Amino acid sequence: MEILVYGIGGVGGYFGGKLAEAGHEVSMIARGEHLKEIQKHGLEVESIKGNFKVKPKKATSDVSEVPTPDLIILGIKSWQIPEVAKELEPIIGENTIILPLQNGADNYEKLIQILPEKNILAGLCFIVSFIEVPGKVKHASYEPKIVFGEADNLQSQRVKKIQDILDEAGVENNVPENIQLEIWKKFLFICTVSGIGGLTRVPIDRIRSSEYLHEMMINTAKEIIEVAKAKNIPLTEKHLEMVFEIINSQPEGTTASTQRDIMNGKPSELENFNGYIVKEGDRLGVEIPVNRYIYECLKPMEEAARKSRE
Ligand SMILES: NC(=O)C1=CN([C@@H]2O[C@H](COP(=O)(O)OP(=O)(O)OC[C@H]3O[C@@H](n4cnc5c(N)ncnc54)[C@H](OP(=O)(O)O)[C@@H]3O)[C@@H](O)[C@H]2O)C=CC1
Ligand SMILES: CC(C)(CO)C(=O)C(=O)O
Repeated sequence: MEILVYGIGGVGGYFGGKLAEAGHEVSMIARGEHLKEIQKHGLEVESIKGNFKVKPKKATSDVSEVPTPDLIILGIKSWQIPEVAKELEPIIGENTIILPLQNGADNYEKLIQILPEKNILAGLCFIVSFIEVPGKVKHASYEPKIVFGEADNLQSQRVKKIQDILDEAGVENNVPENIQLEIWKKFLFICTVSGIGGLTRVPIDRIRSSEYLHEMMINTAKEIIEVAKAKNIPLTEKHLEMVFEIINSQPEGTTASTQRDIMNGKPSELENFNGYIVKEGDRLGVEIPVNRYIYECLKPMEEAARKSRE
């Protein structure tokens, strides 16, 4: 299968690397020193599940250099989707499948604003991974998993085909009954912990051990559930409990990827997380004071991070 992985960071590097290791024709879009290293020496993946090294079919920063893909995996950040979607437009074929793996609740919606709806699946992933040094991605913890499906949850042939490919590559995957609900369940967790994590700048175990901050997380999550309900997403109190079971079971020192970006002064997914809840809460008439507080407190830092990259 002709596969294009756009964005060879923690997520794209690990999952794209596994597909290349399994023998697929994998082209990789990267840039800067990371691209140079991949071009020279291949992509190295250090993983708790076993290290490996792959030579992509092509590593480039220019999508026009790659053949029309059967499958495109998006490994970029959620806020990069609009610019990347525009770039991908000319190379998408009639049957190209696009699989987003980003955190965030509206990645599919952002993609269909630019690219044909029929080409796009909905998805998400679980892993803790990052670029350790140029040319090398480190999978540090978490059982890697891709959850995906058709936006209307149809059990299509193409979904089955991707499942087979992932199975063969040894990538755990699941096609759920309701992909939107799975996206929102993950979003409920990640949005609850990332903003507060960015504000407090301490790992989840330190946040949950403070009565005040624990309460703040609960209120953040409750607001997200109210916004979901207003959008007819069936998130309930049961999911709140499930999320807090996950929060309470995280090992000491755990931080989420967006929290790490905020703490490191990098552009983050704030706008797509608490910012999205603020935007949708205001639009739908749902009270979201805690998410607004988190968002407004972090916004100046986010603006500074983005300015520093201009
Ligand atoms: N990492 C993790 O553990 C997890 C992350 N996620 C989610 O997955 C998504 C991806 O995260 P993650 O892998 O951490 O992100 P990374 O920042 O590690 O990777 C994104 C990569 O895409 C590259 N990129 C972006 N735009 C371009 C471009 N125009 N041309 C070439 N390269 C480009 C970036 O390069 P540059 O740095 O130069 O911008 C970067 O190397 C996010 O939505 C995140 O929330 C989900 C589960 C776990
Ligand atoms: C919580 C986790 C590690 C799960 O994959 C994640 O999605 C992230 O850090 O962005």
